[in-house]
Amino acid sequence: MKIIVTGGAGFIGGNFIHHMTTKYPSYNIICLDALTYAGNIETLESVMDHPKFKFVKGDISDRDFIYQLFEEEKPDVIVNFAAESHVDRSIADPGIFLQTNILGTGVLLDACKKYGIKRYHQVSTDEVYGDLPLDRSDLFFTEETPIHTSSPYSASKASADLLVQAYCRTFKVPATISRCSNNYGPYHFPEKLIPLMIANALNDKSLPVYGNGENVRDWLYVEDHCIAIDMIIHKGKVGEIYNVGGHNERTNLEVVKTIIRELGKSEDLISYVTDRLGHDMRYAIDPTKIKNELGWEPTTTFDEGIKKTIKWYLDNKSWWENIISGEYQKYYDKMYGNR
Ligand SMILES: Cc1cn([C@H]2C[C@H](O)[C@@H](COP(=O)(O)OP(=O)(O)O[C@H]3O[C@H](C)C(=O)[C@H](O)[C@H]3O)O2)c(=O)[nH]c1=O
Repeated sequence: MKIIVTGGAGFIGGNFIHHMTTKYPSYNIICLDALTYAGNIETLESVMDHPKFKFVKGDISDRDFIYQLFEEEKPDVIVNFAAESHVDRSIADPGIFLQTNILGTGVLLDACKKYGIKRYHQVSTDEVYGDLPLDRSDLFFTEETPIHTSSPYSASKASADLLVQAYCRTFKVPATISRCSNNYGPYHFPEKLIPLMIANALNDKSLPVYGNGENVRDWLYVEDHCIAIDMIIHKGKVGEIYNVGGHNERTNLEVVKTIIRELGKSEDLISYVTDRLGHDMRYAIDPTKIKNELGWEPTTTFDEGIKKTIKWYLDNKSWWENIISGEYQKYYDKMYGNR
């Protein structure tokens, strides 16, 4: 089995590579990553010497490069994690989101069509469904919920999903799609809520909460997500979409206060800042399909997961301090000033 994992130097892709190289030491795993600002080769340090692992630097939207890679490697499976993923960045500058998330997915699908593949898996997001109202805790996203996007990011991911479905039906590319809720855990880039709050709190910097902090996200521990994708590529049915949720709904304010408490810091660090444009209120996933069809359920509660995550950030300070001191800091200052 030879698997190309695109975006493997990013957060979820990197965790997936750790999971797969440990669980299936005989599989050939190729990480393809463009090493943009959010990709970090240090995330893969412990697998670089693995005899069945290979790292290739490249961009999924570079057609010649992707065709050459398929010709040389003849992969059995593609798992596409490569994406621009930060909603705020998509609001500030949508272009690269269209380029990587839509055109890049299109190039990968063309390569699958041209060279043949056993399975193409698209890692997508529950943001394609839009949001749910706060006063309807009885409502959840199912795989039948219509697409209804809010941000350029979610629109780009939804477009990619539609392309995957079109190639699956029209060209018989054997594809599956998973739509996950908010992931958290080790190697999470410190622009996203949880790692940003941990890093800022440890540096006694203010914690910028958008709006009133009442928006709800469903938190999925990244290892649980990796197990779900592992199951889908091995046992999932071609043409199907699987929602992957953590069943851990929390308001943003609850998350921030938990981090403050765990780190022994003061709630005075919280600073309420201008709300995100078009800010989605609540994400929540109905996990019935993946549970019934593949037997997958999340195993990590938020209380366990957040403790493990905080410990990881304490034990791996150099990983995120390097990021914060470099490129990311320039972006952070531009977006948030000196908050
Ligand atoms: C960075 C930041 C965020 N927030 C709020 C905004 C959201 O309501 C929540 C989480 O924000 P974050 O940007 O971490 O994640 P989402 O916008 O929910 O999107 C994430 O989860 C989905 C599934 C993906 O598909 C995205 O790729 C992933 O980035 O905290 C703040 O209040 N302050 C901050 O400084």
